[in-house]
Amino acid sequence: MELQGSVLKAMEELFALPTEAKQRNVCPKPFAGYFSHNGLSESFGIKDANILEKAHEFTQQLWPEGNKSISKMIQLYAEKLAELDMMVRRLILESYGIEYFIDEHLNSTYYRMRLMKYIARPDNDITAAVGANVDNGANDNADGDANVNDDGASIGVKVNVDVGDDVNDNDSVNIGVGVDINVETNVNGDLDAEANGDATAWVVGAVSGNASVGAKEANVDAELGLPSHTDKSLSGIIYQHQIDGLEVKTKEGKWIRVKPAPNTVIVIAGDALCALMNGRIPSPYHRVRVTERKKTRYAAALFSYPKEGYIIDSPKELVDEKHPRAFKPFDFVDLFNFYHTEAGRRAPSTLQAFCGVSAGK
Ligand SMILES: O=C(O)CCC(=O)C(=O)O
Ligand SMILES: [Fe+2]
Repeated sequence: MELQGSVLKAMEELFALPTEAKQRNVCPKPFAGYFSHNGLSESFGIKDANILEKAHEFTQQLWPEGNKSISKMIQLYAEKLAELDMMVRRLILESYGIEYFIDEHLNSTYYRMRLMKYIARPDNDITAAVGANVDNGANDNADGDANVNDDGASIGVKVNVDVGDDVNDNDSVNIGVGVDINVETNVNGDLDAEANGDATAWVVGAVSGNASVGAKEANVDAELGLPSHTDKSLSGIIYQHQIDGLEVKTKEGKWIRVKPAPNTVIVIAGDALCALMNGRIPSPYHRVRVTERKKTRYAAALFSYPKEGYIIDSPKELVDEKHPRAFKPFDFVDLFNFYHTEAGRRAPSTLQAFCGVSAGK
């Protein structure tokens, strides 16, 4: 807990840096470094954060000399989370009776840490009704954009903004409307946004707004800090500091809120683990909604990924008559690259579209 307190302090210092400095946290891979989402969340990415030299390379991206104490703290924290993560993955493989595979599996992975800040939403209400007419499967993703137009969704929105006294001198009001729709069955034609998805609207700036259009009232959400997505990783260990926001979708399609508790972390399975385990461990949809007003939420997560060149292929013990092979063997790099293509983004399930046996590819 003491270490978590120090990590929180470090996060406050890191996020307080000027934007130009934060943007120097780059990585050759898309969205693997610093990025911000709709002005509601921002995050840093640190590859191999559990290795001191690598953690120090991260602080050197931000300060010319780096920051030795922050590097050390990040490394220590990543190391602790990695220990826990390896224990979890070991238990999973043991519980399926594939102990022989543990060493090979653990040696085929690396870590990436993400430090996240979600800003408090404005202290004003907005009410919005949005009619969405979607003729295509829309896929949402962790990388920030619910691509309304790209997904072939058509949406019309009329926004009436009522700028109140408390706007101060912020006269530039920024309004965005997005659609976040989980299509889990094959939907052709009109999609009833109310029944099948979430339409989201966000307003940045101190305004009271009223957006309305279309016949259907949708579930409008002004607090979506991170749209619904599945992680592409094997596993993720998430620590949310005091302010809750993480929501996970159950198999029944119900969103449950995961409350933060002291000294508690959340383990979440990603697509790579789902594929490796022949679908036995599904990767759940999750999202972040910060509903507490005027609160800033900090979270830190350590994700494990398969190393480049390692072929993910379900061990034969996980394949039988009751569980036919669900995914074709693949290199994680190719899944990751596919995820960042138009087709990958549009697919209701990136994993299924990329290597699902039923995808017929
Ligand atoms: O902030 C959180 O609790 C979760 C973040 C998340 O889902 C992600 O980075 O993939
Ligand atoms: Fe996630």
